[in-house]
Amino acid sequence: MRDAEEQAAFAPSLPFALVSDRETVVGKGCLGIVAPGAGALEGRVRGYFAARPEGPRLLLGALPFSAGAREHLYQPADVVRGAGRAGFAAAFPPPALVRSPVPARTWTVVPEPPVAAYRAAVAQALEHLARGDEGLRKVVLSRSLRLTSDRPIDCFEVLRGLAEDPAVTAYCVPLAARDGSPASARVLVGATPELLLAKDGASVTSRPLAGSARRSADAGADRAAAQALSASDKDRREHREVVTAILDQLAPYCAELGTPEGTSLTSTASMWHLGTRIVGRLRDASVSSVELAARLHPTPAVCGTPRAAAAKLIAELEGYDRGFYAGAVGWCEEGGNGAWHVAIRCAEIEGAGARLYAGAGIVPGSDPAGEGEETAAKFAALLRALGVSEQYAAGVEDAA
Ligand SMILES: C=C(O[C@H]1C=CC=C(C(=O)O)[C@@H]1O)C(=O)O
Repeated sequence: MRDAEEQAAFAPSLPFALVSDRETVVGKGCLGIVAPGAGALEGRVRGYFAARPEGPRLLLGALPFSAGAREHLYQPADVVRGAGRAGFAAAFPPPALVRSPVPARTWTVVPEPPVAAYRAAVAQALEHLARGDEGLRKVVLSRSLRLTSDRPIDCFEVLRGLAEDPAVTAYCVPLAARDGSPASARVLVGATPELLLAKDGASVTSRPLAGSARRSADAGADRAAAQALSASDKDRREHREVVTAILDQLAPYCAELGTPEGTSLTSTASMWHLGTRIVGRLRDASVSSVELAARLHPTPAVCGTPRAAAAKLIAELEGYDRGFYAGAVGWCEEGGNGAWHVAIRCAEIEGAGARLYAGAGIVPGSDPAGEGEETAAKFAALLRALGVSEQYAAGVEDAA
C-alpha cells in the first residue's frame, strides 16, 4: 500500500487513551502515521515531524513485540493531557443510568493453547535452559485466551474498569484494521504495572517488574504470598536478568545511572511483583524516548536472555504472533520527551471478540504447573473488567 493510501486507511474508531496516577493522555483522530521503512524508528519519527509542520507535536501508539513487525505510531488531530487522572472522567464519562435492565452478556472462552500445552512448552523451555542452548538463561512464554461475547465489547467500559486500579497504567490504543476496512477495527486494551521508559529532558526512568505471585483476598495469605515472593531465589534471578539488561542498554547513554531504592515488592489489585526503579541522567538530553525505548525493547521481562536466543525459542514454542502484546504503548513529543509502557495484561479486541495474553518468565527452577497458574492469575484483571468470572474461565481451562 502506498503512504497516502495507508494514511487514509487508518481512521481510528476510538480515541487513544493512557491513564495512570501520573498522567492522562487522550488523543482523538489521526492526521498521519509514521510510514514503515528500513531506517531506525527515531529517524523516521524525526522525518515525520519535519514533513508535517501542522497539528499536535506528539505521536501516540504502540510498538510490536517482534523486531521485524511494523510499529503503529500516529499523530492525533486533538490531544488532551493532564497530570494524574483528572482528565480521564471528563474524556470517558460513565454511561448514563439505564432504566431497563440490560441482559447479562454471554461468553465463550477458548484457551489457546490449552493450559496443558502451555505447561508442556514450559517443560521444553526448561530443557533448553538446562542445556544452556545458545547461552539461554531466561525465556518468557505466553499463552492466550480467546473470548467471544454475544454482542460487541465496549472498550471504554473495559478501560474504565481497568483504570480503577491505582497501581496500573490503563491503555486503549486503536489499531489499524487487519484488512484496511473500518468494519474490522481492532483495539488494544490493557492495564500495565510496568514502565519501559519515561524521558523528560535529561532525566530517564524505567521500572521493570519480574517475579510474580497471585494476591489473595485473605490478608494473612496475601502477606504470606508477598513474603514468599520476596524470599524466592528463582524470582530474584528472574528479576535480576531484567534490571541488568536495562542498566547495560542505558549505560552508554547516561552520565549517571542507578537503582536508588534497590529491588522491592510492588502490587497491583491482583498481583505481587518484584520491582526496581532505575533512574538515569542522559549525557545528551536531545536523545529521543523512541530511540531509548527501541533500544531497551524487548527486555527480559517479556523476552529473555540472551535476547535473540529467547526470541527464537518463543517463536518456536508459542507458535503464534504476539502482535502488540509484550510490545510497548505510549507517546513521544517532537522534542524527544515521552513515556513507553510495557504492553502486558492486555487484550486485542475486535467487535465481539477479545484475545487476552499473559506470560511468565522461565528460569532454571521454574515449575510448569506454577507458571500455568501464574499466567491464569495475570488474566484476572482483564477478565474482571470484561465481566467474565475468573472461576468460569478457570473451569473452561480445566476442561480443555
Ligand atoms: C510477561 C508478563 O509479565 C511480566 C511482567 C511482570 C512479571 C513477570 C513475571 O513474573 O514473569 C513478567 O516478566 C505478562 O503479564 O504477560
